[in-house]
Amino acid sequence: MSAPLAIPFLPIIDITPLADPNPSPPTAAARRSTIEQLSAACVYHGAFYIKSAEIGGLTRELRSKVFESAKRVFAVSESVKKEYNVVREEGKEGFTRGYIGVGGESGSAALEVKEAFSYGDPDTAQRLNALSGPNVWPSSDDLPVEARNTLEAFYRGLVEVAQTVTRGLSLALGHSETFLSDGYCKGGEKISLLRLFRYFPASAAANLVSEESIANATGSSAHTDWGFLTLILQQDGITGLQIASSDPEDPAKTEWVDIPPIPGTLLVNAGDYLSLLTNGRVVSPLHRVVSPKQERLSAVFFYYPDYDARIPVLSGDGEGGDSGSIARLSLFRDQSIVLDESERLKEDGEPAAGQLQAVSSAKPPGRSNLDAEALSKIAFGDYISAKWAQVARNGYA
Ligand SMILES: O=C(O)CCC(=O)C(=O)O
Ligand SMILES: [Fe+2]
Repeated sequence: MSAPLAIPFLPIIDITPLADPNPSPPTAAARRSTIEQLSAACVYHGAFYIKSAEIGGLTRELRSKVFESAKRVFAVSESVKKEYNVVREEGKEGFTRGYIGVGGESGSAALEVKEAFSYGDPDTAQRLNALSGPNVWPSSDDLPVEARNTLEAFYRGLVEVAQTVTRGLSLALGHSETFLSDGYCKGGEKISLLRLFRYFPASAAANLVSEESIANATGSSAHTDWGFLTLILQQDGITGLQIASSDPEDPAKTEWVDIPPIPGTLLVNAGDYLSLLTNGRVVSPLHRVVSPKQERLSAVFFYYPDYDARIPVLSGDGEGGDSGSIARLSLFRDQSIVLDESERLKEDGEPAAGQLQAVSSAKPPGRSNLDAEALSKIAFGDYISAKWAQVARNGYA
């Protein structure tokens, strides 16, 4: 049994008053309350839990089947995982569908002791751009059709939930309900990504990776998410996810706070794109996953804006508009450079070889002099596909 829950650090927001169509039309006061809660949570934390009841058909039954299905996905043999490993074709490294083995990815020089399976829109049958295309599923001999059906239904449902939250955020930011979707997100559901993760406990790491890398092992390195919103379903009773919380009196004082699963909710994180779009008013929270005490599964839905949406540039006088906060975002960090190299980069100021091509005309990420002009011309999708290529590692699998 899990420990009794303390008062959660993040608010739990009931978004059912925003459902459309709505089986039980809410009062204006109920909608206003939801919008106010969203607004406050975005400004203070950039993260919150949502109760979404059955929006998108995410019934309790479907949710409970998600992890059963994820277990089936990870239970296939090593040879099936190799066969359906994420394809890293030259020049197409940003397209991420299929299995990623332990060590196959990291947002830092640390070894992330997790495996993953990525899939996207179930209804895309052809390659449309660098981020969208058919999924890569093991055959029905290896993965029961029912598991795949559950996971596909989960994707479709999460799109609806994300769109519902987006409507609420539009209102919370003082715009019309469709402002964010019409202007930025329409089409984003085609390039969004659902990633199933299996984090191994530190005790198991010894069997999976070399001794030298254990000291350097983690679940997921500290980062901010690059996209619009991230929706996370965590396995009941198992913690690991943490958010960095700063003391408002002394922002240099930061501590890691556990963000445990709360049954019946999803966790929502704002992403860098949304933060930039709102000139820093919406926080893109720094978070990480520490190696759990026992194996941990999570299902993480990265809801992206449209492929062609431009990367917004901070005006410089916004609430988060100083160059320090831009440098903080993982969206602008070159993660292909391992730590010692990035230290060197700081010293000699030369962009390293692995610099993101898309920003090659801009200044090195993490610097105060990011070339806003160059950035504003880059399509989100092109930029993100380059980012996915950056976090790819040779891996141990
Ligand atoms: O597994 C989780 O709970 C979160 C993972 C995460 O933050 C990410 O993959 O971006
Ligand atoms: Fe994340």
